[in-house]
Amino acid sequence: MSTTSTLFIDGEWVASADGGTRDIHCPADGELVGTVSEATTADVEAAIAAARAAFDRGDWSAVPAPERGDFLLRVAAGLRDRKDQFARAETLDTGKRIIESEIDIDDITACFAYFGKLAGQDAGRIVDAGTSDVVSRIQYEPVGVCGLISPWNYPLLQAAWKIAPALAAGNSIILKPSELTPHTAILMMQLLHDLGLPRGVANLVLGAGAVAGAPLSSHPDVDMVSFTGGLETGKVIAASAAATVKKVALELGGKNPNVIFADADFDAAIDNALNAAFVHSGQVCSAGARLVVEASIAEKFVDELVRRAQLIRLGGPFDPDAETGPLISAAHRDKVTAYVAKGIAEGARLRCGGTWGEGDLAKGFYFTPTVLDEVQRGMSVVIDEAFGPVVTVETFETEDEAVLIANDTVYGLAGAVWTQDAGRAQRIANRLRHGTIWINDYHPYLPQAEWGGFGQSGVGRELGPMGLAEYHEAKHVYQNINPQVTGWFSGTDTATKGTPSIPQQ
Ligand SMILES: NC(=O)c1ccc[n+]([C@@H]2O[C@H](COP(=O)([O-])OP(=O)(O)OC[C@H]3O[C@@H](n4cnc5c(N)ncnc54)[C@H](O)[C@@H]3O)[C@@H](O)[C@H]2O)c1
Ligand SMILES: C[N+](C)(C)CC=O
Repeated sequence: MSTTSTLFIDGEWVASADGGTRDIHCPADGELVGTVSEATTADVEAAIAAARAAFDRGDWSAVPAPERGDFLLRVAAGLRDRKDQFARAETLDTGKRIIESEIDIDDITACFAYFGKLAGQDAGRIVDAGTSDVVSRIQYEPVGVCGLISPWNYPLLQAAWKIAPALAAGNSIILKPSELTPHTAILMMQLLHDLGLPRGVANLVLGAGAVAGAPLSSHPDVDMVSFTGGLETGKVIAASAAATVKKVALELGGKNPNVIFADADFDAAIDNALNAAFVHSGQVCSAGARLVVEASIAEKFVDELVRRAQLIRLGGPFDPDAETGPLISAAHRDKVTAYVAKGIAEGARLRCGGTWGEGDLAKGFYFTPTVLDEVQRGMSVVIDEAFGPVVTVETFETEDEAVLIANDTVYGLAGAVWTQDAGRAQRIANRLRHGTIWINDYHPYLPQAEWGGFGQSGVGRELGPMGLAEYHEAKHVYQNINPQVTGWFSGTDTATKGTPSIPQQ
């Protein structure tokens, strides 16, 4: 592959049709990471055609599911072998600390291993049709050609949550990663190719969403679009997909409450509140961006949170002392800056942060960990996703009030409750309208546990058995093994006329 032939279409590395390229810079210091091809509409159409042809040929879709599973297990092994290469590429594109990228690659490996094992386990089911004259079964089949669109914050992880189940189910795919973070997607295509995935089954297009992504939701030859990204983009994709009634899966943003009761383990709750809000500089869909704390401990809790937030060390991916890294781009930092300014203008109190990195850090897009208190429900900082290192503080007096505040969002991705009262923990978990609830923890996710959102956090689920089901069609095959004349219409032979039998419903 030459550095500017980085589209992967029909088993070949190719340059874009018009020779367009994009430079990728590390957000930590602005250094050039690489130059990649920028797909045109014609390139995306070529990728869709390749995926369609591969699917229709049955090169992968007709491979027995256990064999597809074995292939995914080999992908997991390949990821283990190439972990350092993948982690380094992820870190340079995102600016995140190398240890975080290494953890991501381990999680991606676990995802491929999980779907590799799941692939052949569920072929469908026999249905009791209520008569011995009928054999009836549900069988699972691939959806067809799937467009997979992923964001920049966990570039390969979010893509893997789509690639692994889509391939396990026998689909052909076109991956469109964020234009800001393409390098691990390139490495993934190379790995799939090296392991012998038939040509056309996995294709890669790179570039801006409006050109390289849009056809994946509008083109009639794409059967499904699976998207992870922002709410507004998700709405555009869902509307576009509606014209051809595609299957749509959406993993969108969150405005996630982290509810702390007075009886929580104080040190664990503080430590995890920092983690919830500031890991990866808050660029996490499930970030605990809304601290909802019982009024009786709010002052002590927030004072300590602020003290510790100010001690968080910012730094580049390979700085051993760094605890978190930069924002992804200058444009994103401007957005976070404006978001904090708007919150302050609306009456929030800035307790710490709200500034850019200085000195050596000025070369990157650093933003200091920010705590805003004295916020009111309805303020933009309480409603809108910051996707940066910003946490707001709200307080409550009762369980009911805690639940009301925690559910007061159009989103519904994730939330946490901290208490040592086991009954209360379960009561709150049951009442929170979010796709993941942590009790006395924050952020873990498991390949075997479904991930996704209530409300405007999305449609469908990734991971777990439902994450595979998203990429299946269910087909009902009904066989009458003792066919009879129904006598329903008048042309039926007179010998069989009489009271017509009603066709089975
Ligand atoms: N729910 C989850 O699991 C999850 C996980 C990670 C990130 N996210 C969300 O992702 C967002 C941040 O990511 P982002 O800034 O990359 O999001 P984004 O919506 O700007 O972009 C996501 C992807 O969509 C593409 N895109 C943009 N416009 C498009 C269009 N018209 N048609 C097709 N594709 C298009 C982009 O190029 C990119 O690849 C946050 O809101 C975050 O909460 C959600
Ligand atoms: C889904 N997760 C938590 C890995 C990343 C969200 O941005």
